[in-house]
Amino acid sequence: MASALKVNKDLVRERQKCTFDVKELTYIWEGGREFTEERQRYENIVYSVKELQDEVPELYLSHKERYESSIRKACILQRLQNEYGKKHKVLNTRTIRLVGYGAIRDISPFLLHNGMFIQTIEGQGTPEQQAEWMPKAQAMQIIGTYAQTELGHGTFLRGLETTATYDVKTEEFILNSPTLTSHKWWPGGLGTTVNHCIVAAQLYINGKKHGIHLFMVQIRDLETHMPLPGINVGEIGPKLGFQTANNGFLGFKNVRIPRKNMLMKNNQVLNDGTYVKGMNEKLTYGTMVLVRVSIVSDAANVIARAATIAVRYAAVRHQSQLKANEPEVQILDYLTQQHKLFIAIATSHAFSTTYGWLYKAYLQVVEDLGKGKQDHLPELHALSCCLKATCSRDSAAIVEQCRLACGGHGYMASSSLPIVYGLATASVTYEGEHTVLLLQTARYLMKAWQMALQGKVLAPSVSYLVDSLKSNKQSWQNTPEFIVKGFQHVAAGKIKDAFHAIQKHVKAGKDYEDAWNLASVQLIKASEAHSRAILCDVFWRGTIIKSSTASPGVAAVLDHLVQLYIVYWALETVGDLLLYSNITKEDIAVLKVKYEELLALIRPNAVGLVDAFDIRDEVLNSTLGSYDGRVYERLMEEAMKSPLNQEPVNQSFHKYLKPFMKRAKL
Ligand SMILES: CCCCCCCCCCCCCCCC(=O)SCCNC(=O)CCNC(=O)[C@H](O)C(C)(C)COP(=O)(O)OP(=O)(O)OC[C@H]1O[C@@H](n2cnc3c(N)ncnc32)[C@H](O)[C@@H]1OP(=O)(O)O
Ligand SMILES: Cc1cc2nc3c(=O)[nH]c(=O)nc-3n(C[C@H](O)[C@H](O)[C@H](O)COP(=O)(O)OP(=O)(O)OC[C@H]3O[C@@H](n4cnc5c(N)ncnc54)[C@H](O)[C@@H]3O)c2cc1C
Repeated sequence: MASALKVNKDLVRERQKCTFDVKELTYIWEGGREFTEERQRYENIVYSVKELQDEVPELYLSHKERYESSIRKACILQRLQNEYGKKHKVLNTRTIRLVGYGAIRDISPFLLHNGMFIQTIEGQGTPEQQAEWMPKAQAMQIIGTYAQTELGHGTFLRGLETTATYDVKTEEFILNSPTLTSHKWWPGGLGTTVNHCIVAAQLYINGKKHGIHLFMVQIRDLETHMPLPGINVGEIGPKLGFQTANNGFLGFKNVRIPRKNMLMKNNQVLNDGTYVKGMNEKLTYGTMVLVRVSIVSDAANVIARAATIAVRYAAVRHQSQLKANEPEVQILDYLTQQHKLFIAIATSHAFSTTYGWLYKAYLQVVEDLGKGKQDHLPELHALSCCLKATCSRDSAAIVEQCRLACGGHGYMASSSLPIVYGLATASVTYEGEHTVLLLQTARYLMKAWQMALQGKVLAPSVSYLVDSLKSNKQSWQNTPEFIVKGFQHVAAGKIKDAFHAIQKHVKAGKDYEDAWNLASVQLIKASEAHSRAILCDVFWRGTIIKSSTASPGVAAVLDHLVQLYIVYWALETVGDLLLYSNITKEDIAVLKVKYEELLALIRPNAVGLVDAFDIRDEVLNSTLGSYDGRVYERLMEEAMKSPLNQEPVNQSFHKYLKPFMKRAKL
């Protein structure tokens, strides 16, 4: 962090106004002091490495140079990470990703190796397979990715066309890409980085199709890095963001792999071609569940980055007068600006708290599965789908809101907001497209509603449906607990409506699947309302627990944030509350005042709250958001790095402009 002397005076004043212990909140936000200290220790190592510092901003490099630079840095990072791991305890993946952003500025070409390849070996491999591949993967003697999506199919996994045909004679699988659309398309690192892939393919034994299974396939020679025979591999080209992720395509022509390369923790193929079905075929999708859970945490982090940039900028930026003859005000003093930004801070805390809760549920399910119990798997799948969908979508919307809150300068690449938006919006699509995942949860909700009608016991996350069937609803109260109940009434009401819509179409003679499609707009709305009820409930309950051991100052700001989140969403969905709960016009008027009061309470702590995210300048990499607030100086300094500013006259003047102007004169 910059020395106090150089810090912008508005930021100094803002920090003096802060009423709570910033460090204490950082520890809470990060899940404990030990995590913060570990991250800071690792950051100090990484950001002192000169080779990781850019001479030329990445954005001025060509596509190829950017990739080469990202690989160079990713190798340095991986080395540092391994060295660190030997001396201290192993770093958590959140820390690795956060610190990595600061060095690579975009996505590491090793993201899928560290985020899905290793996890799939761990989660889907037998102990023997783990023993063979895990040490090599962890030491990066082999580098891999998760190759599932194809040109023709990403969502509908049963429609994947890559085939793995078992040859009993040689005890091998033969991999083929029978069509153009069967080519793998998208996997990160696949383009020119990895030498191994976990490949999702349709398993065929003696002409019988057994569905999607996962296979470990080597695609490049470990010495020469040349593609192996039968492998057609390459990079898919520039995208909206993710420029350094090195996403690739892959085709197979009669590529043979040994039988032991099918990941067999769940389903197995024996030497003689006997197929042994595992406990649940959907366990093959296990890595996706873990990553969907992790995306809730990623969403919290990405919002924290955007909020830090936009709030600090709003404290430094002065524009317009509130009253004539008075100085121009900090834009942070406009209530509309607070309305745009404080919800970002609160949402980041809401998602971080929800992630902690969801990850715990994930670990419990993994433990249960180890004991052969799968009762809570459907609930976890339903929760991870709708929360991934809602949190990623909210994160993209909030990052964009933060960008807009920075006016024109938010459009500068040097603000980092465009790149952060690229990251956020990608997560709406990858690891399960937004609508598709909401519909997965809706499937679960329809079953839960049916069970509630039958008086059956429901899983905890949907048990509110039982309450909603009781007719005498209490009169409305404007307390957080009661508003959360209100969200549950909204969710229950929408679930019920969607259920009836399906029934109505079925009664009118439609097939269930057609009825489902006809009701699907209502279904996704039900799923969204369920997500919001969960988010508000978990955030509220989680905050009470956190506050119970916090200092009064920190407990107060946590309370302001959770209340703001709940009241914000009550006002955003006021029409739904009027339809499905007992809220009255008078209650809404009180909530509007409450919301304005909360904005006022948060205002003096706004900069302290984003400081508590403790995101280093290297990670922010933003002219607008750095700790010292030297916004205008940095904007100019960064502009001066443009290659176009390295010479007084660009050659295009002589080549094109001058001749053009001459001709124009005639
Ligand atoms: C701490 C360390 C972390 C590190 C972490 C780092 C993060 C680092 C970031 C990485 C960055 C990533 C970069 C992008 C990587 C990609 O994008 S990888 C590709 C991801 N692809 C997808 O997500 C595909 C989306 N599609 C699907 O998941 C499935 O096809 C669908 C949509 C769920 C439907 O599947 P289906 O096989 O057609 O299923 P279907 O026959 O319809 O049956 C559905 C039944 O299965 C159940 N089911 C479906 N899926 C599941 C499941 N997963 N589990 C349980 N049950 C399931 C349903 O609930 C349903 O049950 P019932 O209602 O019948 O009882
Ligand atoms: C940045 C990025 C990185 C990625 N990395 C990887 C990777 O490493 N490995 C990998 O295997 N994949 C990866 N993917 C692929 C990603 O997982 C898929 O793109 C994603 O799952 C969506 O599938 P799709 O592209 O087939 O979309 P589609 O399913 O074709 O979606 C198109 C539209 O159709 C709608 N739609 C589709 N099906 C339904 C339905 N049943 N009901 C209602 N609407 C429907 C969707 O809502 C959407 O609006 C990546 C993608 C991106 C963008």
